[in-house]
Amino acid sequence: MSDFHFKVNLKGMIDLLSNHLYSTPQVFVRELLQNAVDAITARKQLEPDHDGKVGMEVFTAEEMAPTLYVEDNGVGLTEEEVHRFLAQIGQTSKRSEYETDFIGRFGVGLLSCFIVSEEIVVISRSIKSEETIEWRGRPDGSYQIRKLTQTMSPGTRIYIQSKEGFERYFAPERVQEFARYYGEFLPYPIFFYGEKAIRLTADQAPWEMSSIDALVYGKEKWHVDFIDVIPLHSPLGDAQGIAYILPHSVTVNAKRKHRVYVKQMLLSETVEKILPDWSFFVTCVLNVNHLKPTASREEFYDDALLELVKKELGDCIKRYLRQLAERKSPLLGEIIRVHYSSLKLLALEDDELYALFIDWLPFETSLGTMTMGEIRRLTPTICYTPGVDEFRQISKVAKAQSRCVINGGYMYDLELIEKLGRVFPDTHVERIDSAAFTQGFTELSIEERELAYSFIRLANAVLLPYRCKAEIKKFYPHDLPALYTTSEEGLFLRMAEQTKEEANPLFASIIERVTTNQAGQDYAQLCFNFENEIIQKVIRVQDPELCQLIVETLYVQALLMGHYPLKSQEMSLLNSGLVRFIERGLDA
Ligand SMILES: Nc1ncnc2c1ncn2[C@@H]1O[C@H](COP(=O)(O)OP(=O)(O)OP(=O)(O)O)[C@@H](O)[C@H]1O
Repeated sequence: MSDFHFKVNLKGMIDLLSNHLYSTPQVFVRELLQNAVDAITARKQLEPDHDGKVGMEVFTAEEMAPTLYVEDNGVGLTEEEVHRFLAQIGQTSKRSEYETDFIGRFGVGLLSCFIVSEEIVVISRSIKSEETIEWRGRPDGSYQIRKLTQTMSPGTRIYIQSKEGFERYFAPERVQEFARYYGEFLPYPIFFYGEKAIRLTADQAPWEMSSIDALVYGKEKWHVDFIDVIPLHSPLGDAQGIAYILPHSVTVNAKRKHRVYVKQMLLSETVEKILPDWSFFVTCVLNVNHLKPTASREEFYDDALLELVKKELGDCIKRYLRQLAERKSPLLGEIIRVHYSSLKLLALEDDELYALFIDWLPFETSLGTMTMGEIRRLTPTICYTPGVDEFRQISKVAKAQSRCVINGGYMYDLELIEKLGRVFPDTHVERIDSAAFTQGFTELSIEERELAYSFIRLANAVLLPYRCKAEIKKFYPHDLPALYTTSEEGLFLRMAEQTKEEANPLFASIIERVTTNQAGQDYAQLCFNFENEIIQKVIRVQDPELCQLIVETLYVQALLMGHYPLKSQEMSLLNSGLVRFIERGLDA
C-alpha cells in the first residue's frame, strides 16, 4: 500500500472563494486590513508599548494597472513563517485554543486578493530577525521567495496589482471607502497616503460613546432622529453596543438589520439574529469579541453561544424599559405610543415586564382607546370580547351604558387581557359573550310584555327563516331600535352559509354537511328596545303586513349596524323592503 497526499487545485479554490464564499470582490481590502491589525496585535503582545499603524496607498501610472499598497508595523514574518503561513492554504498563525485576540482564524483570507489580482507580493521583516524576505505568490499555486539586501524596520508591505476588469476596485477614493467601511473603528490608526495623508479611522467607536454622542452619531449616519439609545453589553460575547430606538412604528415581525463588528472590524450591516425577535423596534451597532464569524466573515455561527449573547443583549433592553417604567418616565409613554405592538409581544413573553408596563399599554374599548391603567382605575372587573366581531356587536350599547368593554380581537390583546388575572390575582377578568350580553338588559313589566306580545310573536314568525329569535327588553342607547347578537358558533354558521352561497356545488354540499347538525337551531337574537320611540309605535301597529315589513327592515338595519356582511336572502330583504315602503308611501 502506498501513501499519497491530496493536492489542492488553487484555481478551483479561488473560484470557490470568489463565487461562493465572499459576496463581493471588495473584501480583499478587509482581509488585508485584518492581517495588518492582527500582525500589530501580535507585536503588542510582545511589546505592549508599541504604537501600531497601518498605511495604504494606490500607485497609478499611465498604461499600468493600478497597484494597492498596504503596510503595517506589526510582528512581520521570518522566512520559515512565510513558507508555513503564506504558502500553505488553511495555515494560520492565529488559531490556538487560548488565542482570542486575533480577527483571522482560517488561513484563507489572503487568497481573496487573487479575486482581483494575478500576483500577491509580500515583503516582510520579522521582529525576530534582521532579514527582509520577499514572497511572490500566483493563483496557479506557484510562489517565489528571496532575501532582499535592503533593510527595513519590522513589519510587512503588501502589493496587489489589479487584474484586468477589476481596476474600479483600485480607484483611490473607492479603496478609502472600503477601508472606512470595514475598518473605521479598528484599534490602530489607518492612514491613506495621497497628496496628503488622510486618517481613515475614527477617533471613537459608537459603542464607546456617551448616549448623547451616540444619538448625534446615529443622526449623522442614518439621518434619523431616534427616540433614544439603549446601551448594550454582553459579558459572554464580550460585546458592547448601542441600540437605537426607531422613531416610527415597524410592522410586527419585520426583520431588523443590525450593524455588527467583530473585534472592531465590520462583519455586516445586515445581521439579523443578534437581538431577540421581540426587539424589532430597535436597530443596533454592536462590537462583539467572543462570537465566531463564519469563514466569509459576513455572519456568525448559529450556535448556543449566539443564543446566550442574544439573551444577554435582550436583557439590556428589558432593563432599560424597566428603569423607565419604575421612574414613570414620559419617554416610556412615547416609546409605547410608537411601538406598542412590539412591547405587547415583549410583555407576553416576560411576566416581570408585563407587571411593570401593562398599565401603559393601549387597548381599544367601548369608551375609546384607553391604557390598561386607565381601565383598571375605572372598573374592578375587566370585561372583554374575544374577537373584533363580538366587540362590534355590543360596543355601541356598552358605551351608552358607560360600560368599559375591551376589544380582545387585535394581535396579542386577548392573551394580554387573559394574563391579567394570573399576574394580578386581585383583578377580576370577565369574558363577555355578546349573546349573553342582552341578558343584562332590563326586563319588561307584565303590562309592558302584554303590550308587546303580539308584535314579538309576529317578529318571531318573520325571523324564523333567518334562524333568529326575537326578544324585547329595555336598554341604552334609547335611539337604538334593535340589537342583533350572536354567539361564536352563530358567527361561524353565518359565515358558513355565506360561503355556501358563493361556493361551487361540491364545496357547497360539504359545507351543508358540516352545518346540518345545527339545522333548526336559532343562532342569533334580535333584541328590540322597548325604550325606543319607533318600537313604541311599532308594537301598536295593527296592520300585520306593515309590521312584517318593519321587522324585516329593522333586522337588516341591525345587521348593517353590527358590520355583518349580508347573505343574499338578507340583501333581497333590504331591496324589496325599500320598494315596498316607497309603494306604501305613494299609496298613502
Ligand atoms: N500583514 C501580515 N503580517 C504578518 N503576517 C501576516 C500578514 N498577512 C498575513 N500574514 C500571515 O499569513 C497567514 C495567512 O493569512 P490569511 O489572511 O490567509 O489567513 P488568516 O488571517 O490567518 O485567517 P483568515 O482566513 O480567517 O483571514 C496569517 O495567519 C499570518 O501568519
